[in-house]
Parts: sequence; structure tokens; C-alpha cells
Amino acid sequence: MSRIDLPQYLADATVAPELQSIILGLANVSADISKALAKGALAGILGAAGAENVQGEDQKKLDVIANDMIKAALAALPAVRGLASEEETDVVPCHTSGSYLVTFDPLDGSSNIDINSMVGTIFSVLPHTGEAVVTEQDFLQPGRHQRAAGYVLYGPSVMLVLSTGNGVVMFTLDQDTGNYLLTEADVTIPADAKEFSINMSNQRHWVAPMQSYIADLIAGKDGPRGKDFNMRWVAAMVADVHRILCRGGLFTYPWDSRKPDQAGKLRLMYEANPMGFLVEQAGGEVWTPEGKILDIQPEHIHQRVPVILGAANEVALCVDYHQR
Ligand SMILES: O=P(O)(O)OC[C@H]1O[C@](O)(COP(=O)(O)O)[C@@H](O)[C@@H]1O
Ligand SMILES: [Mg+2]
Ligand SMILES: [Mg+2]
Repeated sequence: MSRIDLPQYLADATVAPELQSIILGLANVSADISKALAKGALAGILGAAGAENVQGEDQKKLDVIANDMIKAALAALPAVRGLASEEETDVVPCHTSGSYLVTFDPLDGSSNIDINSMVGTIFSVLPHTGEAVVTEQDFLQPGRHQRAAGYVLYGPSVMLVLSTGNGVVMFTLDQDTGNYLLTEADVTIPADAKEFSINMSNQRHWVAPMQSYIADLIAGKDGPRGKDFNMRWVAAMVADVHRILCRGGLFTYPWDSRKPDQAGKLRLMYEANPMGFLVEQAGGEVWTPEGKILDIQPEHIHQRVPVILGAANEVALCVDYHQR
């Protein structure tokens, strides 16, 4: 069976040529990253880099390698006005003629690297509307402004999941040819959920409404929900959200009292907004306890946010526990 490849899909979807060049550039570099990941210990690229990023987190060698590869690939594209990365302290100005800003999490799920488990690259493309040379201010746009968002999941197969604002599509990398081929054309998240995803080890640190909501899920058939729920936690947002796009469910990383001054663990501009764009495009919902994540006006590029996303009815109920 002949399948549509990524360039053909973008052309058929009449995606703006500059935007196409960015998506194709990210696809190409992700195929290279997947090769580096596949070599693993053989290439001496596992383990810690021995430095901290701007977020105060220990960097893995692969966080740094993937960041440098994506940065170089994007900086070579005339369409890119500037970029911002989870692993870069400041925004990086690129071409003064480019129409787009790109933000990315080069390697999501870093703690999975050393156990040969799933990781991914998450990206978001925003329009540039400011002055010639970009500043951080230019990036501070609500997620709703995104022109495209997606991720590459480095799993048993390598998949690129994308939205340009017209639904969500999934491509699988053909390792023989290096082409991403369309394997899922209409990704939809059912409104009701049978599965939830949260790091249960933090339970005692959550606010009371999250404690009650999750307790009612766990009570299953014997509790107020009257049905059983399954639980999954891959510890890579990219893989947990991928599962939700494939078979539904709810994912949350709430605020907790371990770091009370931090709004949440996940990053608004590199994780929550791009994944949120995909989830909304697939018919799901993406909230904090207060409102929709894609409507948040960012205050700085490394901002963090609590996240509740996935099945529309389940997200509404979880938010309702918080707002009662
Ligand atoms: O350590 P925990 O609580 O399981 O957190 C896992 C979460 O942290 C993250 O790995 C953070 O992402 P990075 O690996 O890009 O820092 C998320 O992908 C994931 O949902
Ligand atoms: Mg991440
Ligand atoms: Mg990361």
C-alpha cells in the first residue's frame, strides 16, 4: 500500500511554504536524533552531562546533544526568526526575514534515557509579529496563537504527531528510507475516559480537590463514579499524551507542595501549549484548575503550569472538583 509522506501531506494541506520548511526541518533532525538514541551506550551518549539547565535541573548528555542538533537545524532555516528551548537560558535570534518563532523541548522524559524507555521531542511554532531582532517578549503569546505543534516519539517505532490547526495526524518513520509516512489521519480523543495518568507518589503533596478526584477514580465501581479506571504513568509527558491520543484517558501533573512557589512541573511553552494544541485539535480539553491553558498569557519563556488534559468530560469533572 502506498502511503502519503510528510512533504505530500503538508502540500495537500496547503500549509504555508515557510511553515512547511520548519516542520520538514524538525522531521529531518528528529530522524538523526533517533539514530543517536538507537546507538545509546555504544555511542557513549547516556548519562549525565554534568551541568544544570536554567530550570535548575540536571542535564543528561542527550538533552544537550538533542538541543544542539535541533538548534543547528532550525538556525539554518530562513523561515525561523528565533527559537527558545527548555535547555537554553535565553531566546536565540535567527533570521531577520523569518516569519516564525519555534519553541521546543529537545528531549522530553529525560529520566527514561538511561533505562532505554520512551522519550520524545516536542515543538511549537508561533508567528513572529514583533521587531526585526527577536526578544523574549515576542515569544510571550498564548498557545492559541500556535500555527503548528507536534512531537516526535522515540519508541519501538519513531512517530511524528502533528497539527497545523486542522486536526491531528500521525506519521511513522520508515527507517529504511528515512521518510515519515502517514499512518493515522484522524486522531480523536473520546469524551469519556477509562484510564488516568498521574505520578501517584506525590499524592500527599496535592491540594485536597485533586486528592478527592483521584480517590474517587481509584474507588472504581465501589465509589461515587461507579466504574473502574486503569492507571498508567510513563514519566514522559510525550508518551503519556501519545497514549491519550491513541486510546483516550486523562493526564494530569498538578501543582504540589514539594515546591510551593512553582506553579507546576511542566513547562507552558515547551510542553503544555504544544501538547495542549494537539489535544484540543483531537477534541480533548486542556486546563489548569482555573482555566484553559491555551488562553494563558505567558509571562516568561520558562514558565511552569499545572496541567489537566485529555478526555473532555473527565477534564471538566476534574476541574469541577477544584472549582466546587
Ligand atoms: O519525575 P516525574 O514526577 O515522574 O515527572 C515526569 C514528568 O517530567 C517530565 O519528564 C519533564 O520533562 P523533561 O524530561 O523534558 O524535563 C515530563 O515529561 C513528565 O511528565
Ligand atoms: Mg519535558
Ligand atoms: Mg526536556
